Amino acid sequence: MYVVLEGIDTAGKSTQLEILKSKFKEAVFTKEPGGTKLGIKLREMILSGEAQSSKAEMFMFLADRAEHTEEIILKNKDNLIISDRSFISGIAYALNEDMEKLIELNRFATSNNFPNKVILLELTKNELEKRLSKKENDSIEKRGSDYLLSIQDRLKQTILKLKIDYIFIDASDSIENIAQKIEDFIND
Ligand SMILES: Nc1ncnc2c1ncn2[C@@H]1O[C@H](COP(=O)(O)OP(=O)(O)OP(=O)(O)O)[C@@H](O)[C@H]1O
Ligand SMILES: Cc1cn([C@H]2C[C@H](O)[C@@H](COP(=O)(O)O)O2)c(=O)[nH]c1=O
Repeated sequence: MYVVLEGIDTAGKSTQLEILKSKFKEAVFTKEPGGTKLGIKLREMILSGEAQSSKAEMFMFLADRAEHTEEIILKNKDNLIISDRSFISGIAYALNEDMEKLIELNRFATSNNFPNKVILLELTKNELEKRLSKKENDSIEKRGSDYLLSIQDRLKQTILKLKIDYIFIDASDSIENIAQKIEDFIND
């Protein structure tokens, strides 16, 4: 089963993934971008701002996703796979591109292998701004809370449009409560 954890910057994905690693010791843990040898190189190029063109950046994320699908997802179809991000982030963060076109590009990149379950950690504006204020903000985070919340809305739109089995969890709930809700959803 292929499960993905989604959420905007500071939503609590890494915190929950560390707990999940102790609860699901047999699972394959991975991420996008950067879940393969090629993906690590692509991630470094993307996050260091190598691409001047937003389309070029998008295709770099799609290349990471194609490699991730072939090398990790399809080779572990009989295992539980838990991924930090997925094509859903790809669609949500490409705010200026048409959603239908992005869905088709991602179907092509993944050979139509979309996740079985999606967990979205959802932040309020207040909680997001509190967390952003506590850290050094990267280039995306510097675009501010309204920009990140528009991405969060598009994450939700994408999940609902594609009718993937999902749960939206209040990211400001306690770490323990969130972890229990995630475990129950995966085991359901
Ligand atoms: N449930 C929670 N309640 C309060 N604070 C939390 C909770 N979960 C995580 N945090 C804190 O929020 C911050 C961001 O958490 P984390 O790094 O896990 O988020 P993330 O989604 O992986 O972020 P990014 O995508 O930016 O790497 C950390 O300081 C973490 O300790
Ligand atoms: C998969 C994917 C990610 N992004 C963005 C989202 C984040 O800002 C970074 C990845 O950082 P993280 O530390 O791994 O969360 O990349 C994107 O724009 N498009 C995508 O397809």
